Amino acid sequence: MASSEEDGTVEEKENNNKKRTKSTLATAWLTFYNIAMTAGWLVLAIAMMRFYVQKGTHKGLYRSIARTLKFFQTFALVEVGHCAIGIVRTSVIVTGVQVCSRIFMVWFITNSIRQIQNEESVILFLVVWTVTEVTRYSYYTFKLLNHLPYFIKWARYNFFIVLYPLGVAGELLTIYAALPFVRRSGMYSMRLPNKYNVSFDYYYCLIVVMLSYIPLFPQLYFHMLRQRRKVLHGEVIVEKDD
Ligand SMILES: CCCCCCCCCCCCC[C@@H](O)CC(=O)SCCNC(=O)CCNC(=O)[C@H](O)C(C)(C)COP(=O)(O)OP(=O)(O)OC[C@H]1O[C@@H](n2cnc3c(N)ncnc32)[C@H](O)[C@@H]1OP(=O)(O)O
Repeated sequence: MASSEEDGTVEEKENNNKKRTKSTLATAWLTFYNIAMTAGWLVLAIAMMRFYVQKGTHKGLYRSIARTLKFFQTFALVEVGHCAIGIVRTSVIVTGVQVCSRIFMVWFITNSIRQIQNEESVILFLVVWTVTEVTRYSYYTFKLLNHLPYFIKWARYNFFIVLYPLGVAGELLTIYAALPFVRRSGMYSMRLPNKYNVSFDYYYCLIVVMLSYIPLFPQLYFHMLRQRRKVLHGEVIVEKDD
């Protein structure tokens, strides 16, 4: 009896040690990840400002930063993994929608259709994303290091009120500008007859994506408003499970 109690205590201790090692590893990884992402988005911010100051135009700006943007925005996919394995307390669905819609904008719209890369709407969403991400990743970094300046916390939970609608406007206007080129070129589309007997029209797919902002964007926006009330005003919010 005594020995089984002792076993229990040893087991508990081992479990606690394992949990502590896991959480130390997770914190170390998240700190590295957030520092790297803050640096990446800062590099993008500086590159965009330098381009504009040197050339005096936004034309060619996307091309000049495309590689860095694709790298850092695509790398954000690991955030969905963070939620899935439970090292951050965020919904997989909310994060998944946010990250996938950005990756879609980068790879399947802006990068694929050269003719729209100089649209003002592209610059709009690029500037909005950059301000958002520099703020967001520096917030997570300082928080993990237990040295969070109030200004960063305030910015993280206030900037989005204006930046989210602006970002969405930039994204929707860019997809809208892409529609004629997609229709004319028939890109990413499959017409019948073909050996798979499948038909797919990217033009209509883009219209569906645009329409899907109507139900999805308010959910992300209200999620952030709830986070804001929780973090800035200390409200206790009962979250529903995914
Ligand atoms: C395949 C085709 C798809 C097509 C879909 C089309 C539909 C698209 C509709 C969607 C429109 C999106 C448009 C969008 O792209 C436009 C913009 O982004 S504009 C820019 C403005 N945007 C924003 O400000 C929002 C940015 N995004 C986010 O903040 C997050 O992605 C979001 C998931 C929305 C919310 O974040 P979260 O729930 O994580 O909130 P918190 O930051 O408060 O974090 C909660 C807790 O988790 C901890 N955490 C999270 N991440 C980390 C991390 N990396 N490192 C450390 N800790 C982390 C955080 O500290 C919190 O912990 P605690 O509760 O202890 O405080």
